[in-house]
Amino acid sequence: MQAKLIDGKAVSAALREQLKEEVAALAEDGITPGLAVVIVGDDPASKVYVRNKKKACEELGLHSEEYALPAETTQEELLALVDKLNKKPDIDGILVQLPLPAHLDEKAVIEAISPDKDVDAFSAVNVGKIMIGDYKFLPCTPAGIMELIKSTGIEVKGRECVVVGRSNIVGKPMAMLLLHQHGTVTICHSRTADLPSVTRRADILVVAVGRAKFVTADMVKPGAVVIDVGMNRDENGKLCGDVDFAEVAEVAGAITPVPGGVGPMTITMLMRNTITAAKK
Ligand SMILES: NC(=O)C1=CN([C@@H]2O[C@H](COP(=O)(O)OP(=O)(O)OC[C@H]3O[C@@H](n4cnc5c(N)ncnc54)[C@H](OP(=O)(O)O)[C@@H]3O)[C@@H](O)[C@H]2O)C=CC1
Ligand SMILES: Nc1nc(=O)c2c([nH]1)NC[C@@H]1CN(c3ccc(C(=O)N[C@@H](CCC(=O)O)C(=O)O)cc3)C=[N+]21
Ligand SMILES: [Mg+2]
Repeated sequence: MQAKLIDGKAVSAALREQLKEEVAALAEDGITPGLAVVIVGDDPASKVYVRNKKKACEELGLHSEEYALPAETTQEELLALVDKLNKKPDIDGILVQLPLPAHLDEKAVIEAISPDKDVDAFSAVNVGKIMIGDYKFLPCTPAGIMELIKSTGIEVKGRECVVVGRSNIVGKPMAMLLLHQHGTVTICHSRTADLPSVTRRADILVVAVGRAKFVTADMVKPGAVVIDVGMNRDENGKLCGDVDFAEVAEVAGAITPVPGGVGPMTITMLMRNTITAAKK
């Protein structure tokens, strides 16, 4: 392996030390930031994230509440809970775990969250603010990735950045944050013609596709920074990313592992947003 490992756990730990100081400063004013996580149904993968969020809240001294609702929950019941949390004074951040079961209207639920408590930054108002560069919260996964890129010391300015995936929660906001840092950004998706020729241009390659070992060594420019957002299970049920780590690490300049790369950063950025929300 020639690539430098980008250690999301280490970068996370350093940021969490700073966040602890912010929490301590807020405590002196009698403020404890509070996060509510709502999970509908029992998707086993979601449970891992929910557990990690709870652990991070405990580590930083944040108040956390977990609402695990049955898969049969109705739209009205879910909206009633969101409304209750919007009004709950000890809750500063609300996260509704996505995807929701198919019978629920995801967009309507996201829009029901008060923009001031929307710590995912998924609502239309917050997405719009990010687009025009006037925002309070950045979406957790792209924000965490920007911190990881920063930790490599590689400048985004002027570089070819390629994002594979155009979801509202990862690909699109990721492209926007890279653009804000003056990258030259290309977004790829399932209709992109000759994907390898596009990804091979990238100095910074971010992959958020949701397919195990989708990116192979021939798709990567030698020396590139490769960020793997994917969270998949391989044939043995082991967690793995969208990048074929073993072979891409032979060509990349720096690469994130899965686990221990983007995942811990997502959680850390969620903590940061909750603290920001508590500051009002
Ligand atoms: N570590 C973390 O903190 C997080 C990890 N994740 C993980 O990241 C991955 C992506 O998540 P998310 O963005 O929500 O996924 P989505 O399924 O919403 O989006 C996947 C994107 O990949 C594109 N795609 C699919 N197949 C191809 C292909 N053959 N060639 C090029 N592009 C393709 C799709 O294109 P099209 O739009 O054309 O369909 C789509 O834009 C998942 O594994 C998810 O679990 C997600 C959030 C946070
Ligand atoms: N409203 C909403 N907001 C989200 O931010 C959101 C969501 N819904 N739905 C699902 C995705 C996925 N996601 C992850 C968060 C942490 C890890 C994480 O902690 N990963 C660790 C460990 C994982 C493990 O041990 O299994 C790691 O990669 O090292 C992974 C994935 C947030 N998401
Ligand atoms: Mg939200």
